[in-house]
Amino acid sequence: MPQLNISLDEEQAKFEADVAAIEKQWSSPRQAHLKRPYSAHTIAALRNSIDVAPTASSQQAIKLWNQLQEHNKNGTTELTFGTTEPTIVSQMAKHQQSVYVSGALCGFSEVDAPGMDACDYPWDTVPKTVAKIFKSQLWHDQRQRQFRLRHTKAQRATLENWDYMAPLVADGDMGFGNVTSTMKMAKAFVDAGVAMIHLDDLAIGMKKFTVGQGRTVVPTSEYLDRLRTVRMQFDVMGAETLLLCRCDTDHSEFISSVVDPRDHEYVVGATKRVESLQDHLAQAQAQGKDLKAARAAWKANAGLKTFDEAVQAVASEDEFKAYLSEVRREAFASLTARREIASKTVQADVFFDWERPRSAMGQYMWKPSVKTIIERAVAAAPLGDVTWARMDAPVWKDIVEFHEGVRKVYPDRLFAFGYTGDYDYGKAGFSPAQVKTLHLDLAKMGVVWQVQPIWALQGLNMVAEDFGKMWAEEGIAGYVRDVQGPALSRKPMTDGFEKLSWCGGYLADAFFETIAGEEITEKA
Ligand SMILES: C[C@](O)(C(=O)O)[C@H](CC(=O)O)C(=O)O
Repeated sequence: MPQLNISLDEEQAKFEADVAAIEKQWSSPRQAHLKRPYSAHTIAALRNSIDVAPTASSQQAIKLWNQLQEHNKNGTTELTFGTTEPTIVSQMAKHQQSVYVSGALCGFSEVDAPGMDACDYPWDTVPKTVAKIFKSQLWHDQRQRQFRLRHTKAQRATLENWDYMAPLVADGDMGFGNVTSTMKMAKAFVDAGVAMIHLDDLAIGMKKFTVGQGRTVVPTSEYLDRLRTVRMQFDVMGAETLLLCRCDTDHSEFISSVVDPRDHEYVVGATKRVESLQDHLAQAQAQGKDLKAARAAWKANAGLKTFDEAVQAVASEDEFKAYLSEVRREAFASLTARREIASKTVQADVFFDWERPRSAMGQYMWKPSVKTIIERAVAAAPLGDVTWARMDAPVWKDIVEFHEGVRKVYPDRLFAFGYTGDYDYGKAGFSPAQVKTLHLDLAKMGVVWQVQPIWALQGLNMVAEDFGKMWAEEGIAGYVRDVQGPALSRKPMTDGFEKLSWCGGYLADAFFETIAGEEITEKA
């Protein structure tokens, strides 16, 4: 194999030029807010010897970044929705500035074996869907441009000119594994042309909505490592791609490990000397008892509390005050430190055992609060560009507390918000008037990107069902009345089968004309 034809001096000069270029990119207005745990030298040393910068993803990311900054300045917001379908994307160009590629939707429509959003699809499912959609956007963009350039400048003033290249925001879930698999996923997204991906703090394989038990998050340290991994991959590629730090801590019921003292305040233990939950369930199973009921009974008897709650339960008011003021001297006191402080400030013994409530898979029980989400979001912020607290229910008080809490530390922080699944606004205490202005009220707090992620499951299904019924009952007469007629007569016309259509027959014609040596542009 030939040696790389480069002298030592040239190799060094190229390396130093790469370092300088990386430092310049990192200090640009787009990236200046990011803080990395590694140096430009390290990243340069991880790069290829030839330039393979991902221009498409970077261009789209900068476009999205500028859109979001503009919204933030004006107190407005982008309202987009999720899809996996290129034809729908082509119509979104008329009303949305961005497109969301939802993992949940991919899990229904882009896989061999569909299923509930348990994040159990292959790691490249969403990147591949992004690639499909991005290529469809390029094609629409190309056919429109080619069609326009068949016309004179004056004629073009009357033609449609949609921005088909709406930046794509995609679901990176929890990264699907350790550092190297998360890197591969991030790379696949960038190669596919994505503008922003979101990464969450859920434990791998533990995203679930169905079993009546809450989800499991990973320790803060593991979440930050995931975000660092994506950031490193983007940096190695020289990509401007945006990272949306999503936090699923709200109403999660378990944490996979207690390795990070930042999480200790919220871990729940037994304060009664009961047998372990696992032993209790094993016995119940051996006796053929209902396991859900056995679990509930154990929880009721175990005196489940966080350590601070356990202290409060046995301390006098003054003792507890003294305990808390000591604990708060440290930003994040570990359980060991808390025990130490309790032994000095409180007379009674504090019985607290976080091992007894552990699940069959070893998770610890925990009790998150808005404070937890704020702490995680603040710790994550310097690694990413936008923040999203994915909440199980739209509790306005919590929503305000979260966004204001993060903005106390990062006043210009940009936020995303998902109108998740079946949010019940009435039940959450929203009046119809509040629902009406919800997106605008969120925008005022910096929530510049808002998404209805799984519209297809309700909306598209409903459209398909209604059309199916009409078609079965009325045939072509109903089609002409309800679909073809309105689509063709609307101004601007909905893409259909006519000249300006998304079918783009004229683009195919242009290729034939080009190889025949014909001119396809009009002189202005
Ligand atoms: C956004 C989301 O990750 C998705 O896959 O679309 C889901 C959507 C939902 O459950 O409604 C999520 O919020 O987890």
